[in-house]
Amino acid sequence: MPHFTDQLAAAVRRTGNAVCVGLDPRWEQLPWPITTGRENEPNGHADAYLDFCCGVIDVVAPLVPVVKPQMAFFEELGPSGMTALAEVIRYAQERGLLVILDGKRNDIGSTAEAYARGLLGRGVSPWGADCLTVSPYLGEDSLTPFVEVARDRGAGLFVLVKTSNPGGGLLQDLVANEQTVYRHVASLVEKLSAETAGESGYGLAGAVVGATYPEQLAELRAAMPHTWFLVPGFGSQGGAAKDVAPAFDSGGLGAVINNSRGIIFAHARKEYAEQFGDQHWQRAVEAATKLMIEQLS
Ligand SMILES: O=C(O)c1cc(=O)[nH]c(=O)n1[C@@H]1O[C@H](COP(=O)(O)O)[C@@H](O)[C@H]1O
Repeated sequence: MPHFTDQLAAAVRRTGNAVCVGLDPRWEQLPWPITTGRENEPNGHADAYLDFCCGVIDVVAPLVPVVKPQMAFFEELGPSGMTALAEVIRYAQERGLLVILDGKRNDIGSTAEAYARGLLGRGVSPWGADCLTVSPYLGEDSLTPFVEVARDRGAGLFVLVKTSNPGGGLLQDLVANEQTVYRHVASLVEKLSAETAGESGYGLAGAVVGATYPEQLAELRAAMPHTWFLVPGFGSQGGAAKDVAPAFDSGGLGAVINNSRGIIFAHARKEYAEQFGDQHWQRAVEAATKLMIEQLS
């Protein structure tokens, strides 16, 4: 099985950038060409999410290495949303993109294994994701099933280490045994990654570290040499290119930077609203993606 992080490194080299486009559809923010006529249809919202996400994928597939569908928005719709999500994952992969499924799962080990088997592995699991976001707070025995399934199936995971939200520090910044909780989590994730490092030097247990905490990003980059970072919080949450620079290694690898609303709803941003608007929303997605690529380069 190909090593997931080696695939991710190859995709970043091929596209020449580390942009991850987040697929977080929200009904109220979709452009009217997607929603019109679907408001009261039985599966209208799910159909709209599917069309919209596939429309975003059509634009970004030639430009970026990876997309991250956010499960919450599809789960919110019930079974029709889940069917749409499965199709979005497949569509993205068919167009050459890697898919990080943002599900933030975990449980006791035996249950974690069921999550891992169901969600991870292109062509071998029902959901077929290349990668999954995972919570660390049930401990090492809850993470190892994900690592093992990922290793067997050419997949990967990203573990929440230092999240981008303002309230994350309430628990993550607590000090225990002279170290912050997020540094304890970082040590665990780095150990799992060092044990599973591929040719790129990076392992299968990645870390989520928010763009909104640039100092901690630099601290964690130094402390986690085998760990690839998923960095959310760019754009709408305030993170900028200078904030995420410390996430990368000296070769420009080691991180992907997620932007969801700032790209997929670019048609409503003041920079693009007048030029493109709802009618030409895909051109706004393209312009916002290219701008982010330029900002990171
Ligand atoms: O795991 C994540 O992706 C994640 C972790 C985190 O600490 N902060 C964070 O914003 N996210 C997700 O990243 C996306 C950010 O969306 P935007 O703020 O619209 O770019 C959402 O899907 C969040 O759920």
